[in-house]
Amino acid sequence: MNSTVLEIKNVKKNFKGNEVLKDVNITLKQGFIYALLGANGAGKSTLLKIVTGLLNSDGGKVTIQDINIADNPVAAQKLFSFSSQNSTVDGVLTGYENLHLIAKLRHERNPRKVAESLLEKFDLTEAKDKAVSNYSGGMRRRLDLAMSLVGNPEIIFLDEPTTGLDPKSRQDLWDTIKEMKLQGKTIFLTTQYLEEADYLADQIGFLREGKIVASGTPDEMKRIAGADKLLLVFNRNEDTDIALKLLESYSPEKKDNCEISIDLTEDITTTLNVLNALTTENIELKTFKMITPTLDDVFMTLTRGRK
Ligand SMILES: Nc1ncnc2c1ncn2[C@@H]1O[C@H](COP(=O)(O)OP(=O)(O)OP(=O)(O)O)[C@@H](O)[C@H]1O
Repeated sequence: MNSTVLEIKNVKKNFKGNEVLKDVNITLKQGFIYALLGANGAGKSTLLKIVTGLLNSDGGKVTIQDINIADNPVAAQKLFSFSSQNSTVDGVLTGYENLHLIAKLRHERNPRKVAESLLEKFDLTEAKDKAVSNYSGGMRRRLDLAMSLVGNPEIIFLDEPTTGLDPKSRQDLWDTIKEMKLQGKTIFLTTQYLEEADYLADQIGFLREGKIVASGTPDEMKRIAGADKLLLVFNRNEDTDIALKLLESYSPEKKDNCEISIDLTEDITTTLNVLNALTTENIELKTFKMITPTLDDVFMTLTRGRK
């Protein structure tokens, strides 16, 4: 079984009476990807700063591999890297120089080799002698990630790693993050993009009003927004009305003139039974589709405060 590498217990933080974090609890296991979601201003960056020792909390405890970050920040900081929202790379230096410098600062035995191998791994070898100010946004973020791997940290904290990237660069970065996980790294990221959390995360936590109000796997989280639905679309309004009566036992909901939605809470045969009933009664369907809630639906449900 994977061991716990990060434990956030009852963490609190207020800024001049503004209680941003009231009681945050998160446990993260080795080799997992955790995505912290929350609306703007929910306190995601504040939590990351506390967890990485950049900010003191007003209560609670953060341990990284059993080391309390508040008591022993130097020892804890050897176990992780933190890539903040603002890129930490130096635009004047080349990609190679940035990596070489950080490898030296982190006392790598062979900083040159570390820099070269990370440039290759992050597909930056060709651009290694260009000043970073000439890099695209995607290349800069890849360099950020490469920098975060110097020193071989156990846990990697990423604050909104793909904000501002185009879809192709985002996908490339997602692939890189997944590869980091395959190599055994534990990753804790914050994101505004629900599809990012859905694609990457093993565990998602939703921060609202200073607490994690919901957490689980992406699929578990989607259940919060309700059941899968079967949407039936008819050609004629009359057919819709007949179908509404026929399917009464499934509690159908009329969505539009020619549309009916049915919650698929019962069992997996519901869809077949509904379609059979319509065929038997010769009610012509234009089309039908299954609708699974997305994390966007969850986000809307939770930010509206229904949970
Ligand atoms: N140093 C500070 N002094 C006073 N208030 C602060 C400070 N840092 C953050 N805050 C406040 O704490 C709240 C949470 O901010 P934080 O940046 O952690 O949110 P966030 O969830 O990361 O938001 P975003 O998604 O917009 O980055 C905000 O109301 C912010 O104004």
